[in-house]
Amino acid sequence: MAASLLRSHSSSRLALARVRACLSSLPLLHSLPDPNPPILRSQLGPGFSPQNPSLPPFPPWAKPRFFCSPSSCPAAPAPATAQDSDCSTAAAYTGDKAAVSEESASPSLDPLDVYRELRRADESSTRLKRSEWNSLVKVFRGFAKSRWASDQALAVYIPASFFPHAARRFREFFLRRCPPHVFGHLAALGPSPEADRFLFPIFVEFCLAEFPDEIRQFQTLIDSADLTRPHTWFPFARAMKRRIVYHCGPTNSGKTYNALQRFMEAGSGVYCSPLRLLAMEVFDKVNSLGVYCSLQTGQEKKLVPFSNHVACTIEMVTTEQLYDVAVIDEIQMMADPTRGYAWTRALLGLKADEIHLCGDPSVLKMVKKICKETGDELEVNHYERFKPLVVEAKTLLGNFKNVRSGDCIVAFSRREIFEVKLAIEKFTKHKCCVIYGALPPETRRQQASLFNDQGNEYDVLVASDAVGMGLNLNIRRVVFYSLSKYNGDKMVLVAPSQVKQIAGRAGRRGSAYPDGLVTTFLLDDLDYLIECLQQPFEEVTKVGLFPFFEQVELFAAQFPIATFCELLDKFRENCRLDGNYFLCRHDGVKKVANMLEKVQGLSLEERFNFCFAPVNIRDPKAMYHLLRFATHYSQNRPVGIAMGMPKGSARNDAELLDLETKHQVLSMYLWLSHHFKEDTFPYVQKAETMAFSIADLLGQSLAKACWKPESRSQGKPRRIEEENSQDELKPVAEESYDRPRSLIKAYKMKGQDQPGQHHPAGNFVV
Ligand SMILES: Nc1ncnc2c1ncn2[C@@H]1O[C@H](COP(=O)(O)OP(=O)(O)OP(=O)(O)O)[C@@H](O)[C@H]1O
Ligand SMILES: [Mg+2]
Repeated sequence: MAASLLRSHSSSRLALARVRACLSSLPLLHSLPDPNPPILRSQLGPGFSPQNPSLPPFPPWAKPRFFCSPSSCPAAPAPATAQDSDCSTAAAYTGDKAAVSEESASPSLDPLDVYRELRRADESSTRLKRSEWNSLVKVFRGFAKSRWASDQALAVYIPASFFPHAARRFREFFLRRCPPHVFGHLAALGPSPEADRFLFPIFVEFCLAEFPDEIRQFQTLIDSADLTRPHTWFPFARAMKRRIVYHCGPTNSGKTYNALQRFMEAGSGVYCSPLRLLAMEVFDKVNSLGVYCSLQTGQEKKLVPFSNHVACTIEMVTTEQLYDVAVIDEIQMMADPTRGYAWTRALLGLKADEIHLCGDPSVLKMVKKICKETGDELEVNHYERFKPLVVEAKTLLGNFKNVRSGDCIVAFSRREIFEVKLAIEKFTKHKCCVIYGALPPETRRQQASLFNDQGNEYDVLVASDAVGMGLNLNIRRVVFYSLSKYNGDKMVLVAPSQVKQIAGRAGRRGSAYPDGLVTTFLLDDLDYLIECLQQPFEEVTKVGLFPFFEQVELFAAQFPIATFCELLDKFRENCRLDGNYFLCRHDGVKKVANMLEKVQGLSLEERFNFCFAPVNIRDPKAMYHLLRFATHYSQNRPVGIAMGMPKGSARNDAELLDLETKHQVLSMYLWLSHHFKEDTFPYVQKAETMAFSIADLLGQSLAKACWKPESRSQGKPRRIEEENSQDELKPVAEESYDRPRSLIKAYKMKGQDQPGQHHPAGNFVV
């Protein structure tokens, strides 16, 4: 269905005449974010009043006028006369009545007239002097180099790669036929934006006549990578009048609670979670309250008989099913560089009478914009934190002896997590639970309940940012061990929004500690913490988008011999997005695509599915297993697990890492089994049993872990930790670095004031 929809959407753009007529209403052509973005047609907007002060407005004679029918060109004003319905591009740039009436008096500078005159002229009729010729050549050189012209040319399907050639041919055509009054005008303008603007419509007429095949070819390519107007991809949802309720507020303010109340009251509902762990929590909670609810994640399907409700991970939600109520949790994730598209798709495509969005205010403006486009009704409910967070100004002063019962120490790498755990258990009487991204959700839950349970000695939690989202834990105080983390390239400060999210874990309503405290391990980090907590939520201006398989397939038809990886690159280069969206990153997908290049016999769809499998791309063992799964699949062999069960719990960090990898591989197997035909991955039950046992072994191992952390690949850069993805397999933090003991060094290097001097005394509320 989606494919046919997209095809019809694409074919509606085929008529070149319409492209010409709608010249100014074409959406912006977009590739990768550009640090110096070109001035695009969409930025110029209707009437071309340029935002860029360096560009002059169109000269009066060149003001755009539109001659297509209003229905085919909605942004254009209605035609003035019947004659105007000629869809000529150059004519579209005219329209100044005074200029028309003066036409008979003086030779016209109307672009269409100039173009016709050039066409009619005999090549030998123009004899420019050498100096005149040279001055015109300069004007045309300027035009050929004009970023503005090249960018505008894209909107009429003249690719940037083709523009220089077209501009050269245009120059040859023009110079030999240039009438004296046009020469006089151009010579007066000289190489300038004004000259570019004068030449451009004539250039377009020239190209349409000279290069129709090239233009058509590029148009087909661009249309197949058209990601503009994504709300039109979901006609069923568009046919509905949906009511969107935005539960907008900070952490621990009851957003999810209230949305879930509506979810449970409804006759049918879907809850979309950012994490498997949260989907499982909602599944358990809702069922325990007597509402039958199924579970659907990439790895598991638990179908509860008679259930009309389902808790799923956001990537797994279907836009085919009709629901009374849908809940999309952590809606601000729409702006996530990698996964944002899943939230965007859910918001645009869910077929539910009522959709509850839970999140901070950062995407409120974007949601308003989207609702305007979709025609949905939007209601915004604002929330306040149940209890304010209190910042403890004393900090832990760099001493683990200041750790207290109910503390959650937050560190941003696996290595640090184990170092902290080791130190706390060595220097204090406390015992630590740990939560980090590479642990299976089952183990994280086991560690969370061990920590939440007041009747045992495990009263301190050491965690990565994996605790940041949604989890309700009995945390009295969040202590940031550091506030910098490795971003895959270098150490960076943790973003304020993330600091807030994590700090919000302290003092949850209904927990053993309803009054939340937050502080840092080092005094020197305190100022940055306060700065983050006091910062208002940053408004998001773009949200993520990613093509469906059908769109990639359509695009692939243009490049029959390209590899999948090349295809993804070409799609990124050529795709068209409007200003509210960005194309989500797919570095991991490309890495897998590269590895799978040598596997023959996979269809494009199969390759697409394998490339999206949840795999830690930095773990060679996991990558090896994925390659093996794909190879066996491509040979029509039943895909086996080919991995032994570990003998027992881990005795050292290497064994712990091995357990983590094994669980990830099984998780990947299960994911693939749900994305391919059942008989191709026949050992699902075995994989589930093994995964369950390994999660248990991991829990046992963590309870007694008292060793120094190792790296997965000795000698090489250490393994990147995985956090917070649907499959909890996304790299975010590096271990092999010399962590600055405090941010103060970074501040000093930047020549800023030394933090830590202003708040040495009492606690205060944020
Ligand atoms: N009206 C209520 N009655 C009882 N408990 C509530 C109520 N509202 C919220 N809670 C409890 O307060 C805690 C925090 O609520 P909730 O998880 O909905 O917050 P949130 O705003 O979604 O936070 P986050 O942004 O961290 O996800 C939960 O344990 C929830 O069960
Ligand atoms: Mg919530």
